[in-house]
Amino acid sequence: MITTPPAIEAERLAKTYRTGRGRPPVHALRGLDLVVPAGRVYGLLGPNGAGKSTTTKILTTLSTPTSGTARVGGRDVVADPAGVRALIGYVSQGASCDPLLTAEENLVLAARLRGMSSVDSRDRARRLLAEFGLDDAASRPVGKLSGGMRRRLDVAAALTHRPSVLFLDEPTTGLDPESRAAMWAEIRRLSAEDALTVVLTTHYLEEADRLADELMIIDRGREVVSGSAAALKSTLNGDTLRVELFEPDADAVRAAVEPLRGIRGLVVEVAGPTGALVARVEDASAAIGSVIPALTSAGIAFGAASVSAPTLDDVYLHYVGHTFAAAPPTDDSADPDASGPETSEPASPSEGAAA
Ligand SMILES: Nc1ncnc2c1ncn2[C@@H]1O[C@H](COP(=O)(O)OP(=O)(O)OP(=O)(O)O)[C@@H](O)[C@H]1O
Repeated sequence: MITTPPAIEAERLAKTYRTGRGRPPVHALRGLDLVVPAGRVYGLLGPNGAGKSTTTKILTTLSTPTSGTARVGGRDVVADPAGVRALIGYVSQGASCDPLLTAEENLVLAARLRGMSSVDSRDRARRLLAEFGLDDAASRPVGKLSGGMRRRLDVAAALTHRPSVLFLDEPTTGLDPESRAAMWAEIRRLSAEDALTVVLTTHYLEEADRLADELMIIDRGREVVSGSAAALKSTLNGDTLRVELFEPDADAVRAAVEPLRGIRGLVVEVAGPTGALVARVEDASAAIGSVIPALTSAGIAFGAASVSAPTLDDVYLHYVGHTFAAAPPTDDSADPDASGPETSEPASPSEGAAA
């Protein structure tokens, strides 16, 4: 049986940024293992500061790891960066196209920079404009295009040399819902029709849920859990019971959830003061009949109460221990690893610049 090798493999990837004299180093990655199957959409999901962009920068050769190894298409990112760059396209968080050039000129420029002849570059640019529904934008300056069109053009520009792996760093941040849906459709098409491997970083749970064949939740530079969204949800037993609390008082809520702990199969995962009480429960309809009276008799004011199948939000809460929205900021001083070895590479402003 012939097995396709993974598009990306990384072992114990670590990155420490030095931040200047007297300031503690930032441990952005703390030993990440990663296997991305070829031809799939892989989501790196985590709150701000989790280490998603750092991972992407290492895999795209824009930054070097402090320790650990990574290969893209079998090529080592440190030993063979040129070989890796030939295989990949990268769309960074910031816009990469020149706002003064037209859409077509930008694509021709991207193709020329990849070493294509002028005739081939023009041909490739026209094909990509058609493929991405950007024909009407061909002769318009990029600065005059909508945010959604500019983002699609950024993706098209990363594909001029027909890479086999495409990195998208938060591709829909700042887009309106319609443009976001169009971008999702584009990513799905690229993965299905062109058998492209797509590595997508996002802090939108819904985006990862809808797009990623597999995903990894990262928090503070470490893997929390990985797998398909469906598999991750199935690891949570039962349904989610959620009660929205009005002006929750932490002590009162703590007192109110105490009796809930006796309800069969119910596990309280979070209880105020973030505004909600969330519990996992086997028999939701039976449990809600006990939870509501318990809260009422404890004098807890609440709004909607709902029971639903597990979502990625619930997966995140279950494994990370807090809701995605309530992710605390990275605090290296609080981490025992914070005094670990520093990288010899100083943090430089050029890190993260688009290729
Ligand atoms: N060049 C740098 N110098 C110093 N610290 C950095 C540098 N780049 C990133 N960091 C820090 O490393 C940690 C991880 O950052 P990273 O950008 O990888 O996270 P992220 O998950 O991509 O977050 P975001 O969604 O905000 O982009 C953060 O604490 C960040 O402040």
